[in-house]
Amino acid sequence: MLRSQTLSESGPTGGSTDFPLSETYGPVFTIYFASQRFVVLIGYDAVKEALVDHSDVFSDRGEVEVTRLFFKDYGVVMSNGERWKTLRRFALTTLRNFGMGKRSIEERIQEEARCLTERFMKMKDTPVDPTDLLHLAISNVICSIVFGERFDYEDEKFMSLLSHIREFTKAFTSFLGLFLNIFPTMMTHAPGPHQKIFKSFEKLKEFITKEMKAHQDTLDENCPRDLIDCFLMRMKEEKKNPNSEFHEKNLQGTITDLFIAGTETTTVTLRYSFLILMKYPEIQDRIHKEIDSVIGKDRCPSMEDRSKMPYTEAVIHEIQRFGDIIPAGLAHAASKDTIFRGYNIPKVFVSSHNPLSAQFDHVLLLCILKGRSLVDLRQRISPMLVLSYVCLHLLHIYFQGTLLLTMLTSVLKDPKQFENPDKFDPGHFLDENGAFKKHEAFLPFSTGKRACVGEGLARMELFLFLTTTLQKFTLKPTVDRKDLEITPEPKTNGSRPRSYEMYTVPR
Ligand code: HEM
Repeated sequence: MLRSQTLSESGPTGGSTDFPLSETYGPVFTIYFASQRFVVLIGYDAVKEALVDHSDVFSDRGEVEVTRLFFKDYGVVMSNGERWKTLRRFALTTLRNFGMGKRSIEERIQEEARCLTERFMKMKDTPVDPTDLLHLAISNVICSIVFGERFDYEDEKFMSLLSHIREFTKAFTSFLGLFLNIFPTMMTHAPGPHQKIFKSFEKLKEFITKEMKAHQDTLDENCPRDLIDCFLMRMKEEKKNPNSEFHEKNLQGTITDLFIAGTETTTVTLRYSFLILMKYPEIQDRIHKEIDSVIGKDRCPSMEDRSKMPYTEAVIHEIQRFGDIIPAGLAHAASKDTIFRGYNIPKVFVSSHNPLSAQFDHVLLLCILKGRSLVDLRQRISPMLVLSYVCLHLLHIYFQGTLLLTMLTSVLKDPKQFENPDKFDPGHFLDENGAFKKHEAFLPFSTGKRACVGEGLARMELFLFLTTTLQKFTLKPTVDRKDLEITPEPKTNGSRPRSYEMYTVPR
């Protein structure tokens, strides 16, 4: 049943957007993967049509098993409906520059950028892979916003928090994660190395609960220090409302979201930035000149400087376009049954405890517990068992509903939108007079009602970390720059820079 649907669905899209995938499949097509049906959107036109023109229908989040396992539907990223609206509004307000307390978010980033450059200064004669340091600095910005304090780069509490997060992030990025996604129930109970992911998630929750208790004891409502304080105040305000979304589970969910969504993304973008600036020293040189003329050598860079630095702004945009770090975006789902460009997209089957998923897992678990390897099983099990197994799998897909994949890579590299989509060219964001030029297809943060909550924060971080570093240093590669490869690391789904070392040479 589902197979014939796939075949008949390969046609109705019509036209081609010339992006490599769409030459073969058209701008909209269907795939099945990990027990899920996906409708894939290719190119700026299709993605914009779904996320902006039909934002009322396609702003729901598409869940996959692994997210359901950990987050249930708490927090911002994975929730829908009223919960999502309330928590998203809270996160957006709090992450605004003066969203909380005495210290602006800009000041918190400036402080961290200073600490990072001090560390670079200490390492000036040694080649350094900046990955870990950038990860510490960017995580510290989130710590400052959420917990009200930054940590020393060697602090044990900080290290253990980051190791829990790193371990837990594996669930989304590794092979183990893929298995968790396909066999959630079975993997939850089966022993093995993946159990570390569950332990780390529990530890992360404990860490947040402890911080929450400590904040409760010292809360001053006249001067909230951080995001936890702001959340606790809302909990107090809504104490009498039994349907309030301001409760401990949503606080845990929201904090976890901010660490997971806001750390790796910005770190990877900065890693790309350093690599690209070493590859093109003439571009680095032009940024140095702009910094010298607008900011000078002594004053700390601030957000006010950004509008006076069109070249730097264009380079940062081009780094994000070229870096293309979330190529498939995050899955969306329809909030009601819909037909989009001829495709039937039913409202997603929403249940945090899908009985079919459990049943599917249990069949497998039973087979494995009987002591037979899977290869063995294929030869021994009866055709009836195979048939019921396949039916269960198809039903499983059917009941999971359909997810929408907005391929951001096909927007950022859309040849109809960008002159040289595969080339690094800051000219994509400059007009003929050298002024900064906005581009409607610049969507690394996605678009519509579900677009990235941290866009403002991330753009502030990219500008301040880059300008503070380049104000003080010239970045030099440890190898001949001709040998620097700026295409992505092949094994990482096209979204991560290759590893490198660099010298930070004081200017
Ligand atoms: C360069 C850095 C970043 C990039 C490229 C990026 C990109 C994205 C993308 C593509 C989405 C999915 C939007 C959609 O569903 O269509 C997203 C969602 C989200 N991002 Fe970011 N992000 C970045 C940094 C951050 C930061 C710093 C934070 C916060 C600390 C953050 C928090 C979130 C949240 C909470 C969501 C979920 C929004 C929702 O479901 O309503 N992101 N981001």
